[in-house]
Order: sequence, then structure tokens, then C-alpha cells
Amino acid sequence: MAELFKAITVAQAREMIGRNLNLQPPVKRVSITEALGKRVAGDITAEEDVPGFDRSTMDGFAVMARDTFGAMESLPAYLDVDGEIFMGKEASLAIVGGRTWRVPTGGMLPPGADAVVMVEHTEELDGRTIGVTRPVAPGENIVRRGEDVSTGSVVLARGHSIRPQDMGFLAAAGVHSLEVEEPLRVTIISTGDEVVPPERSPGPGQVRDVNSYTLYGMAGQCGAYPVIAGIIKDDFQTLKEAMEKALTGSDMVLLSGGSSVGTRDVSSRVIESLGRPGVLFHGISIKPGKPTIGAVVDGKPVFGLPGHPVSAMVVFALLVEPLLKTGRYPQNEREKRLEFPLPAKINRNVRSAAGREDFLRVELKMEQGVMVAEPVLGKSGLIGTMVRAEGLARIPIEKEGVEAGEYVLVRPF
Ligand SMILES: Nc1nc2c(c(=O)[nH]1)N[C@H]1C(S)=C(S)[C@@H](COP(=O)(O)OP(=O)(O)OC[C@H]3O[C@@H](n4cnc5c(N)ncnc54)[C@H](O)[C@@H]3O)O[C@H]1N2
Ligand code: MOO
Repeated sequence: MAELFKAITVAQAREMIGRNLNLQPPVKRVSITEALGKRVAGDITAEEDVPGFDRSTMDGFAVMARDTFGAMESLPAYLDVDGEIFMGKEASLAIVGGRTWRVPTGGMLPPGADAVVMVEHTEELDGRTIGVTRPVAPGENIVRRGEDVSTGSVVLARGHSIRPQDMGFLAAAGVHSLEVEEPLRVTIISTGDEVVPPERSPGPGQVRDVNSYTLYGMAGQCGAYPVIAGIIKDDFQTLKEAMEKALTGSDMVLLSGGSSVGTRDVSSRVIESLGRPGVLFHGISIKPGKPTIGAVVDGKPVFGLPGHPVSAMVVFALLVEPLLKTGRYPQNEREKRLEFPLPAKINRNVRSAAGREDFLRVELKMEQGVMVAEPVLGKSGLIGTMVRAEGLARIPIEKEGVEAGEYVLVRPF
């Protein structure tokens, strides 16, 4: 069993979980319209070129560009018009030097044409001949066959989350159904003898359950399928039974409360009893969120999140969210950078401790064209501070604080 409160870094925590993880989301074939926000289960390869033919991007005249070289207002290049290409129809007759075809925006180019002259840059002479008043370069005002997608190329790679533009791209490539990962099922359990459901009036010493709802919301935002299992008594046997049931029916279990060192804190012992490898760490060098339990049981992650509502949300953002969104933790500098993407100037001094990463709730405002982060002060038990905040600012592990005017990196929410 992991040593109690021998705190490790976030990076080490991620590494330990990642190494033991075996998330296996179910896979389902869906239509394009059902795929929004889902992750692609395997590489999707284009079976045809898009567009399937060379097309004009302007209303005008299909030409061999070289026939227009040197053309100008005072000395147009004269071309005979062989006819008109209609929208959605094949252009089968090849273009002949010195001649042209009228073509609409999106129309097919005749074989041999390598550019289109916009109608504005031509003058009609006798209905059969035009004068080109500006030259075009090869490739101008056209898109080539396969320029959007070429046959055999990977349209979307495995693991990619489908966005609206991806849906259009799939349609263009003729991929009308695809295999996607089903949302991961996350069971959320709250512990604590003092915690009551929101519909109950708390008695003396009692508080309403906050964490089940913040965690439910955060999991939903990640595209997961959260289930609230309710409030379970701080009792070994009762909690063990609830956790076993949760593990059987889901891909991940989040338990909040009971992660600290109180005599009644049974979470760690219960998680350890569920299976192998069990508890990997108990304590991370962050504030808030230090008393976090990280475990993996038969490939499924199990987190014991701190009871304080802000702490639970911060730990979710750092350890749970990447797994629900991508099935893994950020691997390269770009992915890590995108977790806290927004630079902002902090507007007051904040102390931290070297060897500990701090996460500040901040409000964001623009002052003289600069993004400014104003810390929202308050203990990590106060959910209202999170409601006022618009982001989390990070003070890196090696720093002993930040001074007013320094830049911090923020994750807006
Ligand atoms: N002697 C020490 N005491 C504490 C330490 C410590 O290092 N030494 N760490 C503190 C920190 S930091 C945190 S965070 C909390 C973590 O506590 P637990 O995870 O053990 O959670 P509980 O003791 O059950 O509850 C803490 C706090 O949160 C409230 N809570 C719990 N669940 C919910 C819920 N679902 N909704 C709303 N509020 C909840 C609970 O009532 C307590 O107020 O420990 C510190 N103590
Ligand atoms: O996780 Mo505890 O809140 O550091 O407040």
C-alpha cells in the first residue's frame, strides 16, 4: 500500500496511473450526425479523391493559362468560346489551345484546362469570342482533383474527437457511418456521515452534497456518461459493497471525501481491498487537492478525491478530465501547454511553496489590452469561490509564489 501522504508530483501521479491503465470503451458504428463529440475508434481512410474532378472556384472561362500570358486591358488575349459547361455536368471535350469554355463556380473543368479567368476580367466580343484583359497563372481560380482529400489518406486518426468541420469532411469523403468510442461510464460516490442530499434540509453539523453534482457536471462536459450513486456511509463494509458495484458497472469510479487522515477515513482501505494493483499514491504536492488517492483496479482508474469541493474540482481537472476526454494524459509539450493555454498578468502577490504546484481561482479582465488575472480568495471548502472564478491559474512547482505584474498561465472554464 502507498505510504500515507508521501506526496508526489502531478506528473508522477499521471505516470503511475497511465502505466497501469487499461480503459476499454465500447465501440459502436454510428452515422455522421450521431458522431459529434465522439472519439474515432480507428483510423478512417479516404476511398476516393475529394473533389473527384478539377473544379472552377469562380464564374468565368476555363483556359490554358499560357494563352492568357501578357494579356492586358489595352491588348486583350482573344479566345474563341467552344461552349458552356453546366453545373453538375461532365466536361468531356478537352480544351484546345487558343480556345475556351464558359464555366460556373464549382463547375467541372474540361480536360487540359489549368486555370479560370474570372468573368470580370473578360470582355464579350461577338458572342463567340472573348477578350481576356488580365493573365492568369496555372492553378488560379481552380481546385484540383484530390486537393481536399486524396485517396488512401487518413481522413481522421484514431482517438480524434469529432468536431462540426470533421462531420462535413467525413460527408465529403463519402464516409457516412463510422466506428466511435462510446462514452466512458463514470460512477460518482460521495462519502461522509455529515453529507445529505440537496433536497434535504441539513441538520446541525450536516452539509448538502456538492461534489456529486460538480463532478457529474465535469464528467458530462468531458463527454462521459456519469452516474451518481449517492451518499454512502463512512463504514468499511458499506463503502466496499458500493465501490464493488460501481466498479462492475462502470469504467471509472470517483469517490469524494474521506481521503484525508481522519480516524474515520476509510476510503483508502476500501480502495486497497478492491483488487490489483490498488492504491498507487496517497497525496499529491498540489494546493488545493493534496489528500488525493490514486488507484487502478483491474485496469480501471479509481480516484479518492478530497472532500473540499474546490479541491475535488481541481483534482478532477488535473487527473480525471484528460482520461475522459482522450483516454490518456497529455504526452508532448503542445498537449501540456494546451491545458493552461491563456497567459494573463496576475494583479497581486501570491505566496506558494517550492516543491508544490498551486492552482488559484481567478477572475479574468481586460485592462489596457492585457488579460489580467485577479485571484478569488477563499478556502477550498467554498464552492462559491469557484462560481465567481472564470479560470484556474497555475503557479509552477519550482516557484515560491508570483508577484503582481508577473504572467501566469490560466485554464479558463
Ligand atoms: N490534520 C489534517 N487535516 C486535514 C488535512 C491534512 O493534511 N491534515 N487536509 C485537509 C485538506 S487539504 C482537505 S482537502 C480535506 C480533505 O478531506 P477528506 O477528503 O478526508 O474529506 P472529508 O474529511 O470527508 O471532508 C472534508 C470537507 O469536505 C466536506 N465534504 C465532503 N464531501 C462533501 C460533499 N460531497 N459535498 C460537500 N462537501 C463535502 C466535508 O463536510 C468537510 O468539510 O481535509 C483537510 N483536513
Ligand atoms: O485539498 Mo485541500 O483543500 O488542499 O484544501
